[in-house]
Amino acid sequence: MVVLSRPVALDNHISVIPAYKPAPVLTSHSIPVVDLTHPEAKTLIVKACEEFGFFKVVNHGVCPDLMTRLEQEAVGFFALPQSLKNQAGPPEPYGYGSKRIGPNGDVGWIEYILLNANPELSSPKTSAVFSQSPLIFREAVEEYMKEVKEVSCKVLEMITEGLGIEPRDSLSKMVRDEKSDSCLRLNHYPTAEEEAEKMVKLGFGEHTDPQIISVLRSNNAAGLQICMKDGSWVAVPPDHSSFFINVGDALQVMTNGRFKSLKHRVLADTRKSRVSMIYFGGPTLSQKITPLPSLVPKQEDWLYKEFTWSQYKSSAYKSKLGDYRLGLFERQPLLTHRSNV
Ligand SMILES: C=C1C[C@]23C[C@@]1(O)CC[C@H]2[C@@]12CC[C@H](O)[C@@](C)(C(=O)O1)[C@H]2[C@@H]3C(=O)O
Ligand SMILES: O=C(O)CCC(=O)C(=O)O
Ligand SMILES: [Fe+2]
Repeated sequence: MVVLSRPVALDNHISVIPAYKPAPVLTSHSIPVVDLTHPEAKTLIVKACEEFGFFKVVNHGVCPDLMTRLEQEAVGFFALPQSLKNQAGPPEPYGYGSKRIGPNGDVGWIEYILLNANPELSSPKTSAVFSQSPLIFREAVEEYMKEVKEVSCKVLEMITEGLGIEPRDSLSKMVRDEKSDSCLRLNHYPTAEEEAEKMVKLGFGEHTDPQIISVLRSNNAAGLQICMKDGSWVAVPPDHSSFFINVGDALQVMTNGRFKSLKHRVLADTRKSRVSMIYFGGPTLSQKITPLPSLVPKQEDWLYKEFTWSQYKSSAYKSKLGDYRLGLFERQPLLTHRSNV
């Protein structure tokens, strides 16, 4: 049964956010777990990307204190009075947002901050995010992005090595580029203030991530779910010391569909607040997104038309969260000519 309710803690707008029955919980061994220091890590990552498009990473080398520091700063921001938080919004697309996700009518039981990784592309709204604790919060964001970008690049290099692609930085160089269009998202799924609101609600609707790779870290509150090939949803047990990696749409294209960007969503249990931080590693705006020529040398085998990241991004921002965005860029492989012999 779907219970309809309205959020009271997020802002003053009235909207309907559906409540859900929890999905079956996956046992932790069902999700691939990769120890980044394991000699076979690259093979395990390729297998996980082919089978799931999602895996958990341990022994990643990022200092737990840094993760906790950023989480605390984010919690501090979200605890500010609504009027102060609103000074950093609405998101266009960067800045503070509450309940509305993207520009096309998607809503969820969520408030968030979206930041561009490139300080040159920061808007005045970004400064408003940091206005209450300028040095500490900004420093935590910058240090965290630097570290997590390294994790993304390490994973991307393991992918190219595992796939036998030369050079090994074919993918990581796109994220390492100083003009790379990467971003960091800090999400807060608050607790409900009223007893009647204490239920499971849609926090972040189903979607795939558009970029190359996403690196997600959350506190120990559950909520993230992934969609299996048979369409069933399974809950991912939270683990505040690990990262969860998602294949993005751009990586699906660059591997010509060998890796799939995985649909995921967040069902927020409003009895415990969830805080997550996700780094989205993207290419530069002018980067051409095509299957990697060393993986798929013949253009006639390409399943996607060539497009730039900028084209993909603008088309994504015209779509709803749950839309299949790659559909516009698919191409039919040429049928081989059959002679009448
Ligand atoms: C509805 C939207 C929000 C989003 C941009 C979009 O038009 C479709 C994709 C959404 C998403 C999902 C992953 C990331 O959270 C995000 C920042 C992104 O790059 O694509 C969001 C966008 C957003 O919230 O602005
Ligand atoms: O908050 C989460 O745990 C995941 C959110 C998400 O999928 C996103 O921001 O793209
Ligand atoms: Fe996502």
